[in-house]
Amino acid sequence: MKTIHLALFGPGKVGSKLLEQLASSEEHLKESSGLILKLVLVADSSHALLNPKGIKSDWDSDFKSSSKKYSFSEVEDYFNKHQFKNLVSIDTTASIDFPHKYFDLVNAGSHIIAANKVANTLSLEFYERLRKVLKKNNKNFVYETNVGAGLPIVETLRNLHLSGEKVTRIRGVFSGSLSYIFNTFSSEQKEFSKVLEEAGVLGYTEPDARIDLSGKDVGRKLLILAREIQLKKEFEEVKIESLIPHQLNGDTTLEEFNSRISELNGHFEKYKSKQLKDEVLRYIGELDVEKGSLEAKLIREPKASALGQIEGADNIFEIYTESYKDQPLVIRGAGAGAEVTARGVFGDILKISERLN
Ligand SMILES: NC(=O)C1=CN([C@@H]2O[C@H](COP(=O)(O)OP(=O)(O)OC[C@H]3O[C@@H](n4cnc5c(N)ncnc54)[C@H](OP(=O)(O)O)[C@@H]3O)[C@@H](O)[C@H]2O)C=CC1
Ligand SMILES: N[C@@H](CC=O)C(=O)O
Repeated sequence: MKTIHLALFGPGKVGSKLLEQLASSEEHLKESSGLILKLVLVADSSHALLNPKGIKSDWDSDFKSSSKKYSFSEVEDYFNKHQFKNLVSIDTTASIDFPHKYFDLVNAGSHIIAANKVANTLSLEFYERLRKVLKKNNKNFVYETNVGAGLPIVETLRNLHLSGEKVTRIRGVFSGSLSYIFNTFSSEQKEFSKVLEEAGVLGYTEPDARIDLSGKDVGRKLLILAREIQLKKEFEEVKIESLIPHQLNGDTTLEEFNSRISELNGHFEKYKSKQLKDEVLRYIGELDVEKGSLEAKLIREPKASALGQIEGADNIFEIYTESYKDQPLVIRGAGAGAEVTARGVFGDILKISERLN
């Protein structure tokens, strides 16, 4: 039997779904792979539950009754004290601060898995420094769910690139929430604000939906893909069309924005009215390697096209390379939601487990 110790930061929609999936796969993993995944920490932004012997599968009730306020240095002390073999820290937060702790986690002996896209979209200096520290400590950093949730985009692209295949262009719908929003809003007589709320309840939007509506989430994904094929790009170089009127983005707090989303109804009706009978609206990401351009924008797309045909919260990625010149490599499927994302993170745990003794 091989034991992997897991520390989960961010038991929100994705994180708690992951814990549910881990619990229900416990026996299956032991029998099919000889693998024990032992959860030794669950922490949100203020409280942590620690148990070196393993947190029970009904972690939620223990978290409510026994978690304690914590500071990050206590986490480091805990890891240093117990020297857990095969320790993997999982970031299912959406925090812009937490990725700065990855260095300490790695120095305390942990591998990292991130659903959070922030670490890969900070400055290139941060991106490269993190990889240096990982290499020095012989630690893995895996983040398949950063792009396309549970769809195998990052690894596919990396394998193409590392095998020497020249990637020329990537184009597609990279946002599950915007996909759902435009699919529903285009075809149903619902107010935009209602559709946006539904996308949140279904777990498609970011905790702050402005990240999706402003195009920032798609911009981040484009940058992650560009960096995966070793293009030295910064977030500021991504050209992004925001779908939020200025008065509701920059200066509003999240609470204010959430209380004013009905103000978006008229704004989005205008987009809808631009759509012709045989067209749908698609918010796309496009990376042109030769031009070195990264762009996120709203377009009108023929209903009959591959991009036009996607449904629900689907994503679609068209990857053009030397070999896939005329007919791109296409990956399509559910591109958001706690269940598929958690399953993708689970896949990352197994990927790291295979590399460890
Ligand atoms: N939903 C999806 O389809 C996909 C999501 N992702 C990514 O997954 C991540 C999680 O999304 P989601 O589950 O919807 O978000 P939620 O808001 O539901 O959950 C976030 C969790 O992180 C916790 N948290 C915040 N800051 C910290 C911190 N500094 N340390 C520890 N915990 C912290 C929050 O706790 P508290 O209550 O204390 O703030 C909360 O438990 C995001 O980064 C998102 O981009 C990636 C791919 C797809
Ligand atoms: N908010 C994101 C979730 C996955 O990354 C999206 O809408 O695609």
